[in-house]
Amino acid sequence: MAQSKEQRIFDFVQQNAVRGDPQSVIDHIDEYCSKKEWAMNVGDEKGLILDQVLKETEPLVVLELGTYCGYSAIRIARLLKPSARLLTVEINPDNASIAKQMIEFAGVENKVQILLGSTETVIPQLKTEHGVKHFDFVFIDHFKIRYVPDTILLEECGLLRKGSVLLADNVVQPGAPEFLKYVRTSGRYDCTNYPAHVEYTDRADALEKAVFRG
Ligand SMILES: O=C(NC/C=C/[C@H]1OC[C@H](O)[C@@H]1O)c1cc([N+](=O)[O-])cc(O)c1O
Ligand SMILES: [Mg+2]
Repeated sequence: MAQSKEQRIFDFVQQNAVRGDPQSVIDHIDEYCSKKEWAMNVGDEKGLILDQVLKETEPLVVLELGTYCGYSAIRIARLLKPSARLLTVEINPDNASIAKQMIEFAGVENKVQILLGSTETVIPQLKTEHGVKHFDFVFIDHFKIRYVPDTILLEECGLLRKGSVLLADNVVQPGAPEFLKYVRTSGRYDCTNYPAHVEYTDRADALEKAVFRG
């Protein structure tokens, strides 16, 4: 069975990064994906914006939509307080398996729980199955057409509270125009745009922060 790109990324990390060092894992994923094979990690430029928004928010309960190989889960987990937790949702079992190994190699597994399934299935279960009251921070980086329906689902499931921070990747490229329209015109969010570039390229992209008004 031919190796997947995601497996090749993990192999590169395993052979070159420092086990238990999240920054080393992040740096080596960025090195591989900028020099060898492009992959859809949030990357170093947008990653620094994610870091900054996390530091400002100091969240205790975090949700990520779209784990992929675990790059942003490791970026987030490395900045969380000891008692803080990240739940990350991934629909693709092969990606979830790579992400689990990547997160364990980085040594942040005790702060991260990967939930396998579609967001529309998992989000309604978060209060009952995972004891979540509210999310302080949500990183949105999954299928772009799911950004709006899943934001509305989070509202309807009572998972957001006044001040909950949503941070969405790729609002320019591949683009999430309906999401931008929704958070900027619904009257329920205070929005900030952070211009950047598509990971490992010079193509324009941006992150959008949307703070729930409650
Ligand atoms: O589709 C993107 N992300 C959503 C991926 C969603 C699903 O595919 C893989 C992942 O396991 C998930 O199941 C994407 C695409 C680009 N891109 O430049 O094409 C850049 C990005 O940062 C992206 O997040
Ligand atoms: Mg993305």
